[in-house]
Amino acid sequence: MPASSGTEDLLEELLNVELELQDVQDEIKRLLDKQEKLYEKQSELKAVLESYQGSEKSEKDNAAPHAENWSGSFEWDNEADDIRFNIFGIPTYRANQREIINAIMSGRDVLVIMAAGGGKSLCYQLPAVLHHGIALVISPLLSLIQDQVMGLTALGIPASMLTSTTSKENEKFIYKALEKGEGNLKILYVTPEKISKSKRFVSKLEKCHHAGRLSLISIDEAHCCSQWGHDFRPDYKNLGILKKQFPNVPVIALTATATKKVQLDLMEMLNIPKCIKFVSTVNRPNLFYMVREKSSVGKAVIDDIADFIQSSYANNESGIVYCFSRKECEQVAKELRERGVSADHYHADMDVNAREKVHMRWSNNKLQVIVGTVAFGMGINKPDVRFVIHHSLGKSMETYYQESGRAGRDGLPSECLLYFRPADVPRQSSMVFYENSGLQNLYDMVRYCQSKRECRRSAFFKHFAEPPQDCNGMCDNCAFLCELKEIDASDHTRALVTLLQEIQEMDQRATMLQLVDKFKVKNKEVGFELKKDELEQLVIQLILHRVLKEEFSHTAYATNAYVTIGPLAKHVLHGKKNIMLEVPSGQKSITKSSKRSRYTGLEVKLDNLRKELSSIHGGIFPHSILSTQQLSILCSQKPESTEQLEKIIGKLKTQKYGERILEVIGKHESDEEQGDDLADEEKVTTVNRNAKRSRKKKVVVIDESSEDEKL
Ligand SMILES: Nc1ncnc2c1ncn2[C@@H]1O[C@H](COP(=O)(O)OP(=O)(O)OP(=O)(O)O)[C@@H](O)[C@H]1O
Repeated sequence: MPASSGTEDLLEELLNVELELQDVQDEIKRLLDKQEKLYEKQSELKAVLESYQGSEKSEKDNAAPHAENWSGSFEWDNEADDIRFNIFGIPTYRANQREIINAIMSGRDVLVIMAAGGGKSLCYQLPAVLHHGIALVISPLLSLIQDQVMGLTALGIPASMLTSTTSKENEKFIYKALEKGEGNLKILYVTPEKISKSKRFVSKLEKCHHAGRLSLISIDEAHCCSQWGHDFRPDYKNLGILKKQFPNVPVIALTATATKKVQLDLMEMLNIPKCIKFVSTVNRPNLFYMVREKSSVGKAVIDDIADFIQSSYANNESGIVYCFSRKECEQVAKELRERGVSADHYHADMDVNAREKVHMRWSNNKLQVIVGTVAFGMGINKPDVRFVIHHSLGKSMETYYQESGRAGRDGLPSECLLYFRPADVPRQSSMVFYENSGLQNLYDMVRYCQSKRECRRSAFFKHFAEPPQDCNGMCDNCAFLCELKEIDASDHTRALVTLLQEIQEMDQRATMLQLVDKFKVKNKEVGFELKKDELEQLVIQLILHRVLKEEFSHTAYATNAYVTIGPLAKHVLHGKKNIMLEVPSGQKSITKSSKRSRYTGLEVKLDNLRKELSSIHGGIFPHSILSTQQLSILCSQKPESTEQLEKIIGKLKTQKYGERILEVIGKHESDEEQGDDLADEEKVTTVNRNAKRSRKKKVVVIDESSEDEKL
């Protein structure tokens, strides 16, 4: 056998062994992931078992049966209903609220995971009023505390806060109430720092407890306890001492989001292993999620954002625009103002007073849009935020869920729009690579952005390990009919990897943008040329598939992200793995996103509803695209019959929406050609199965009894 063919055979065998090794490593990773999940499940089951055993023991100890059926009857039912209705003005409980209140009133520790706007506050405020004594509430932000105390005082509930802004006189009143039970105080708010730093306060609390007057301890935004959470606050770590010092006082920990890992972590940190968990769905059915391709031209992005706001929210409806950096915040706010949008910036570098002023103007509807960094976060209590726009991608699915979730806390339809461009990925990755699972979390977010088929909502369900629910056409991938074509980019990938090898052999490195730039020549040699944005998309896809990987290097001023060869590059080089790139098909100028700028998500939803209704009701539905407000009414009252439909339209017309309907009908008639355009596009083969599925759905029954209220 000639030497060269012997070498080739050996190389071939070596490659096969390496491929097999890679497969084994993948399998090990898969098994390790599975092992981690099983460990989580194991400790969760142990905790539940212990809690059952604990409650069985206390049942025996108390010689009275202890109900685990939290929706059953309890001795405080009537009084609780009275407080709910007559003090809080709330007609009925929402999901889990009553059960949580009953568990707390039964003296159990409770962990509540309930989406933003779900009604967590009532779960501890109502038992606080119902119980004898004072409830202690730990909340992370001054502004949040101020809002809550103001709200409770307005309801006539004696509430106070002990913070750096509390006057001496007020402090005296609070200490007397704790120590001697004097005065009238039901709910006391403090920041976590008070527990960890003020011995005086803790000693007063001990006296209060000793006298049997500490009714419950509520820990709001409890995810701040966990380093795995997205808002870790060191002072939250010390809150575990509360359960140690006051073991018989029920603790209620509340948060809007917590993965299984975070839940276990915070149960441990707070010393509440036997707590009863109430986990509500993460689904926010009123939020429309969408992602738009972000132009590389900064001004074009601002034009698009301004157009989105001015065309859909012309009546000064509130919104937030999140930006990556402080500088970007200021720039975007300025450029939006130049385009006639009432906007101002908010970031951590501003003086506290200036920040507070911007927040107040926005809260009072004197300012339409806050352009903020993530510093504009917890403590935003505004219920009627109609849109949250991300100027660039967030660092994880969890932070995106939280930030976008600030829209629509009042339950009315609202929009969450994210602008994505691959070049934003290295900016984020160089910030998060040192965090626990930082890169993994970011890449999950990138997958969400890049996906052109998968329901956006289902990505959240997967992330939070929740069974899937119907999106109801409330995301771009479910609502839009999308034309896509798949390009075989295997040759481009091989050429890219070879180029990177050459760069590395010369002891050099390349950032993503440098790599794409250097690839220009090779790009021409490979069968057909990929466009610059397609190449950027390809590089990101290859990083997600581990054909390439990111590496980081620090300079005195910054951390740079470079692209290098990843563990699976060999598979591609040796033709064992094909790389397919999904791009919008058809003419580049008439892409899906250009349609999107004419039809906002909600309008598309209504348009779908209109089409559905016209086929059912012989086209009597007005041929119009309505305002967000009208849409919200229609979407919440989806009519089932022609009579119901006419009734709703009649009501809309007799109210202030009537004029706007006529105005929009006029506008739409002049847009008729554009509508035809869309119809043509829909005739082309589509790949969006979800959209088809959502169209098949029938309209649901109208709740006639509450129609007036909704209108
Ligand atoms: N059962 C109910 N019926 C009607 N409205 C309710 C009910 N419970 C709470 N609400 C109202 O819902 C709104 C949101 O409640 P709350 O502020 O407690 O939400 P949250 O879960 O704390 O949200 P976030 O995490 O965003 O702070 C409030 O205006 C509250 O009065």
